[in-house]
Amino acid sequence: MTYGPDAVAHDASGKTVFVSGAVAGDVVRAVLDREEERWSHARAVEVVEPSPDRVRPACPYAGVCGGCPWAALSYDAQARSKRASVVDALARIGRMGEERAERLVSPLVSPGEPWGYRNKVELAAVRAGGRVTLGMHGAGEGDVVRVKSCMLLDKAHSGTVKSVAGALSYLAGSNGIDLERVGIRISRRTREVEVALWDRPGAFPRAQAAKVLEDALRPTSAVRVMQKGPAKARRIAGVECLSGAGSWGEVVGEERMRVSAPSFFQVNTKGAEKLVELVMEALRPQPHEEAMDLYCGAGTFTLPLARRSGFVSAVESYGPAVRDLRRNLESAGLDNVDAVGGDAGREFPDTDADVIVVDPPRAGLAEDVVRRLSEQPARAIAYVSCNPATLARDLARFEQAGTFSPRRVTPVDLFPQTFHVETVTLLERA
Ligand SMILES: C[S@@+](CC[C@H](N)C(=O)[O-])C[C@H]1O[C@@H](n2cnc3c(N)ncnc32)[C@H](O)[C@@H]1O
Repeated sequence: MTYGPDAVAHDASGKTVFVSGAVAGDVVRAVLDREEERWSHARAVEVVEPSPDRVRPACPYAGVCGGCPWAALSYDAQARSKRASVVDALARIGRMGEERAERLVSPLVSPGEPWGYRNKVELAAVRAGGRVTLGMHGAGEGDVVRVKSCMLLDKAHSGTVKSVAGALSYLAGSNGIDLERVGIRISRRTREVEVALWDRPGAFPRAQAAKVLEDALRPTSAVRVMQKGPAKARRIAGVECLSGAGSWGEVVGEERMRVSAPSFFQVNTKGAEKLVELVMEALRPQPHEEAMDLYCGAGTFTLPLARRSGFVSAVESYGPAVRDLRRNLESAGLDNVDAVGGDAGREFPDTDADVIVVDPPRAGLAEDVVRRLSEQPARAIAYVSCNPATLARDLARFEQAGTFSPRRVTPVDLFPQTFHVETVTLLERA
């Protein structure tokens, strides 16, 4: 498999062909739909001989809905392929060589069940001829698929998608609301359910929206998130509480966290707990030590670091997440954290840390952050990554600087049925 939805094949000349709708080991009939100089893309139209790793997807929408691109691949094969993608990225992009990469990368850790693990789904909205359709992002670009349930959500809530989509399609159609998407966060532990309606600033039928949602699923919180600028950038013009708490609560290990709708929070709660466990095991912060947490979000690692170490400097660029972090620290009674809002490079803490956590977005660490980290006297860094390619690039930069070197890379399966893989890397002084 590629680090993507497709399987890889080669044509008679040896050229790489990415094949959608196939899994590794299949013999398929496929139609070539794109040809580039160095690679082609094809779409499988018939499975002639199924791979021993092919399974019947547990979800009836697999293949149409874009949420589970690897649903036809057995879980064992998913685990092998994800570890292989990490090894491959370290060997090729990190220039570590196959043998060293194989030694560094542990087997994939699976924190929970391969289905029903998500605490969040996002529905896309499309308007056509006055009608609004809400559904999951389809497998094809721009497609929206109407589904009755989502098997990635906890079983008890799998029908939530249908009730929310039904209620809001009617509301948006009849009121001309320009809904862009709808986020639903659900916690099995706290029983909190939040629905977030993403649109643009302007008139909005607040009371009606709150009533429709109340009738559909009685959420503990309903909010409206107003965006500005391009949709992908997710810049926020404001958040309005329509009913209930105005934020969503979850328990991660020993911490209770509240998160507002626009803030990042891991979609797999058991997975987030496993990350915290791996990071704390790797760093073993001590009460006399200072810690740093860059890209800290609402505090998934900041709170456990603050309980174990003397002081934590935390940096996060997204305003709503910084506010969540401060509120979470206050609720937890932790006053040994300097929570700074801003870019991790520009606001790099002016302090000497003993242990450091970095958990950047997919783009990885900016070069100036690698440089500033390299100047730190820290004994260890835990690098949490959701992108093996940028992780490998950054590890190579630390090695080039001769400051920190990876000792262990642990892939963690936060996103079963997809190609995505999270990793926790322990770096120690080179
Ligand atoms: C993968 S999330 C991790 C958040 C947190 N550690 C957690 O586990 O919930 C990455 C975080 O980095 C923040 N971020 C993105 N770019 C940043 C930057 N240049 N400086 C600081 N934080 C940034 C995002 O807003 C997001 O909260």
